[in-house]
Amino acid sequence: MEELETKRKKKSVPVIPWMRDPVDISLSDSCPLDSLPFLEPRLKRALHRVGYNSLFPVQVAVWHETIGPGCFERDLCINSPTGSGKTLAYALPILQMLSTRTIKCLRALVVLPTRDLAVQVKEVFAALAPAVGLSVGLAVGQSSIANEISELIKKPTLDADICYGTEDFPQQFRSAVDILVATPGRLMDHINNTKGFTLEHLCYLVVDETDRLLREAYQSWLPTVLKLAYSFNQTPFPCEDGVNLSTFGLLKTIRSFGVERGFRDRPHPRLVKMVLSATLTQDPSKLAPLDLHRPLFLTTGKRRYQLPELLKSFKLVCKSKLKPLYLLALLRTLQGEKCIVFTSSVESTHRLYTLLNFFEDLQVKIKEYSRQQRQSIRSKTLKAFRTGEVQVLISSDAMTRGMDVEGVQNVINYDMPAYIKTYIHRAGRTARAGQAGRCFTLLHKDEVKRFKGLLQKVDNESCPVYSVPSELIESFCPMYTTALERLKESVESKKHKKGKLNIKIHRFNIKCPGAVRKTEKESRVEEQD
Ligand SMILES: Nc1ncnc2c1ncn2[C@@H]1O[C@H](COP(=O)(O)OP(=O)(O)OP(=O)(O)O)[C@@H](O)[C@H]1O
Repeated sequence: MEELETKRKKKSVPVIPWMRDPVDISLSDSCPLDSLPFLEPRLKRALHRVGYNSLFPVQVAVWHETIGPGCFERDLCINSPTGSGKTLAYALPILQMLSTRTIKCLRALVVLPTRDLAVQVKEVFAALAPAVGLSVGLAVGQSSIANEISELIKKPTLDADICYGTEDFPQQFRSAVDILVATPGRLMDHINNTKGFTLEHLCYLVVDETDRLLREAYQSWLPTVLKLAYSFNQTPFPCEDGVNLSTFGLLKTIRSFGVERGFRDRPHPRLVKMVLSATLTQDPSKLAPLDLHRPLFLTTGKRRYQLPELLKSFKLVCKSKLKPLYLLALLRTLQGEKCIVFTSSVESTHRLYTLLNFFEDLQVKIKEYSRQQRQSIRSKTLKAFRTGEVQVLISSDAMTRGMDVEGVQNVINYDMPAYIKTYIHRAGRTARAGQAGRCFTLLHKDEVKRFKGLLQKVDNESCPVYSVPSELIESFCPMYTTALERLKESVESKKHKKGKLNIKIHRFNIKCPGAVRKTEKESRVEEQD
């Protein structure tokens, strides 16, 4: 592992010139809505209704570069800690810009890596958009494609007395939404197959969790979207025949067209891009496919990555085979506070969840949450966790990025994350929106040094040992043997059913070498920059 780390250090990536001189978000202060310049009054009222009375620093900084003097002249690359409010940072300027539109067509596209995240972001838009007469759609494959199409596209109403030719149809299909929140796969389904779905009028493209999205091609969604949006870039504004440009209101003010001075051969594109992450990549080759226009880098402070200000990190050092007991004792000391427990894989998640359920009198309700489950089950679990009916989620990294659940006070790394990015995104499920939170990591003594090295990357030198009372750990011991036996039986019976589960239960937590290799490899692919 250490060797790998050294190799990576040697292969350091050169800093992109435009990233050398960023706008420091931490220099912006929160701003009460009443003092925010140009804010459309209907949006202000809607923001107050959902309980937002001021904007967070990242939201103020982005507002300044979009609605303020920056005036969307440059594409924005935003690197801001987890829970700092990046969603509203891009949603609000888009809603403001589109608030004066009169013709409904798809003008803003937000792409996210997972369904759950897309659903969450859609809710943020949907809470504000109706106030300014805008509609938001979702393309994630949560419902059937037919249902999704009926939500996104208005079909032509045909007059029985008129005989239509096939060429009449495309003009008559209309977008039913102004803003679309999508995952790449389902977006490509609509691009390729949905009649009337067009990116012809697209003005805003948001790539959220950019580094995650750029890691995989997802059916080449990015080049496809750019090609389609650019092919209509020749005309200054999204014109429909016979529409007076003045109806586009504020849209007229954005992006002067033509070649800008100092940017030889670079016409000013209509499509504005905003890319965001708490761990934004600085690798030029990874950012290149976004084809950013005069990108402006907004970041928080001087460090490459930052943890939320009020996050406290702790470690618990124990023998691997005692980890379940330490976890149980830790959960007991946390007395029913909302917790997310992260493991390194979907298999470990299921195994740990099954094992914990064999302990009696846990005093907390625990559920499992992983990509291996059906969407409907995951949604149900998430709902129960949000309402507090479930207090502890045992989760794979499906929950790592972006998920926003109010009141999560603690994150527990049952398995140490392999990369700092994983630590940042897992820990970032707590200490959100300026709240306090704690992140506990269970470590074997051999992992302590490497873990210290990880935290140094975010300047987090202070990670004290968290002690759980030994009597508490011992109190779970008598049940442990029985629980392991029952886990063994449960796995055996599933193995029998599926004929392929190969897990060594008698040495719980010491996985077969193949499994370890696979998990580490997946994890590397997951978060390495
Ligand atoms: N102006 C505001 N006032 C009050 N709460 C806010 C404001 N903006 C955002 N929030 C709340 O802050 C929380 C975090 O916001 P959000 O999910 O956008 O963070 P994020 O920066 O995208 O985090 P991550 O990187 O983990 O995705 C949410 O619960 C949101 O409702």
